[in-house]
Amino acid sequence: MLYMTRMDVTFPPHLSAEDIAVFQAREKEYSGNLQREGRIQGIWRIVGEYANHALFDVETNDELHEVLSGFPMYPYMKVKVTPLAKHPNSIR
Ligand SMILES: O=C(O)CC1=CCC(=O)O1
Repeated sequence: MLYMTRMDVTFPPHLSAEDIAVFQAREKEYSGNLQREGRIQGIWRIVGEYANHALFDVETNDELHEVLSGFPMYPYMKVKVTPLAKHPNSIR
């Protein structure tokens, strides 16, 4: 099942630049693993925002929730999930 997500990241002001760098490194590793597994099909930066759109391919809602809540930055993210169905006009 395909899901388009939007993740908005807001770090609390008490986190230092070093704390944030650690989160970013851990996030990159976790996200890279999901991309290599094919559970993230693509991820894009939303221009001008600390936010992204990512396309997930997972089996169930529960799996998506598990994957999303495993992101190191999850406590600092607002996530919007849009489940995708086949468009009748799609040629693929
Ligand atoms: O958009 C970001 O930088 C945060 C993030 C969530 C998943 C990912 O790979 O990065």
